[in-house]
Amino acid sequence: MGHQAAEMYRCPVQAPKLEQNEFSAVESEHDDQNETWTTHTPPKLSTQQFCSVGDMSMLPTPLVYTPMSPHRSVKSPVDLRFASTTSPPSARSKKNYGSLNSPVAESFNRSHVLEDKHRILSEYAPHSAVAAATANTLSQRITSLSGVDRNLETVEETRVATTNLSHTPESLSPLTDELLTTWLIKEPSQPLRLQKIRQIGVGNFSDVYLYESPEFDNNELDVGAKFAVKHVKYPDALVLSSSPKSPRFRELLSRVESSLIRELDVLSSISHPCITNLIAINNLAFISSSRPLSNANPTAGDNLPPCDMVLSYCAGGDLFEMASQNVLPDWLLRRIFAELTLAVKYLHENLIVHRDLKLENVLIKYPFDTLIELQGRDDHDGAARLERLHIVELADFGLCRRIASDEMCTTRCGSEDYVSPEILMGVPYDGRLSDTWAMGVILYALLEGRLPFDPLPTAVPGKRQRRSSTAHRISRYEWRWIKMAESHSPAKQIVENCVNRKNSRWDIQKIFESDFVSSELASIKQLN
Ligand SMILES: Nc1ncnc2c1ncn2[C@@H]1O[C@H](COP(=O)(O)OP(=O)(O)OP(=O)(O)O)[C@@H](O)[C@H]1O
Repeated sequence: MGHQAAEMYRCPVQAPKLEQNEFSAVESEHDDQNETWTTHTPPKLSTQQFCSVGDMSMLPTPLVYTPMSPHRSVKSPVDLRFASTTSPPSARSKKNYGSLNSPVAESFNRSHVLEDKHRILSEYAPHSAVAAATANTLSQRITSLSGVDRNLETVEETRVATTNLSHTPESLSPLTDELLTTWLIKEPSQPLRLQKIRQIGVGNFSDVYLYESPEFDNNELDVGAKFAVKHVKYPDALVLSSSPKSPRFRELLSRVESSLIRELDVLSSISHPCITNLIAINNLAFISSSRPLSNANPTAGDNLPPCDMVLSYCAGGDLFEMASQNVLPDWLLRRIFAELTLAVKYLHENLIVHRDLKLENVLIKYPFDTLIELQGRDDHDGAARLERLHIVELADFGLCRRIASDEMCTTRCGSEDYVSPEILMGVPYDGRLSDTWAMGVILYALLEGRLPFDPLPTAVPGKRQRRSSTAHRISRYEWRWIKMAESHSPAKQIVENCVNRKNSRWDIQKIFESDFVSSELASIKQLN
């Protein structure tokens, strides 16, 4: 069902519509059912036009990032984010890429993130527009241009109280909120009972917790002892709605449903050591039914069945955290990128596009210190063990999509800093090439310690480079080497061939064959 479903709900915000005259050259027809798109005249956006398109108020781009280190206990940024719906946040509570992989990594903390002066929304749009936009735009992800999907609803997301949604198979209700009964994907009759340990992550669409299995002496399960449980947060408009029969409610419900089903459909059908493993789920209807939410026949939003996905646990957190807090040695950087390449290659070979590749979605199986310790051992054992391990797991398939081999996507989705120019432009795009663009952005970020389309460190506040939006810079391919300017690293070749025009952009096979990746993969053959 996955790829035919209407585009997903990860557009909980109605994309601020572009003025039609901005796209007056575009005469396009969109078949929402099949996500096909006919563009009669390709849009010709001059820089100036794109400038206005590129305002943050106009782009349905990530405005909020809500990281939570597994190793820290901090107030949930979601709480901060939704502290007041009447006074929208003035800053993008987003990870501060400025400190990525830098000597000032210790400055990476929540307050720093929230006070990121370089990324305040008001830089991108006039205050009134900011207020209007942010009031309804509390999503990290995105949605569409007018014309791509005209029927998106405006939704404010709010943290969903887990307790309101506790719902498990009746036969095996948990004893307390801290216990969860789930069912193995590969052996659906087999329960996996889990105990909550602590929260390890917050996304815009989920809260992620560490659980462990008290019954882990059952080796037959062969699923490990610790798990990450991704608890889906339904949009507020579904949870709190008093009119669940309204077309608006139904449409949003259907979009949420397709998104969830698509993620689960893909996760349960793929298997790769470098991709997060969906081990179990709290309610098998999410796997077996194409309408697990609609069939629950919600008479009020809070009757929606909760969705808890049990995933393989990555103790090293996400790549953003690792790269922010540590200077990645070359060997580790190369290894991580090579494994990421394997993951994306596997997806593309199976005609799946991820569409949300970013540092935060690359999870690391082992803590940084463990990896360094293994690598640094004098004996051969450490190095041999390192070769046998896989280090990376690609996560978050909420925007993924199955495609036909020649199919173009039309939904504008992704995360702002990683999104390709063709997605920004709203023209049909090859999801595989947008994925390799994002891989180039990731590699650049790891090499340079900053994102390619952030204002240059030397940019003066108030001056053009600082003022222009990320989208604007992306549309102009406006990036350059700074730290690596004099370097001859073969990694640069990948970035230069991925963060470029789509007609000459490398596909995943080219990345795989590049010197940087292929030489690394030769040493970890068993992961190929
Ligand atoms: N398997 C895992 N092991 C360890 N941490 C995890 C795992 N899965 C997710 N996390 C943590 O939780 C965070 C949010 O997870 P994820 O990105 O899947 O949620 P989301 O709601 O889809 O997020 P987004 O805001 O990117 O859409 C991740 O960035 C990561 O830090």
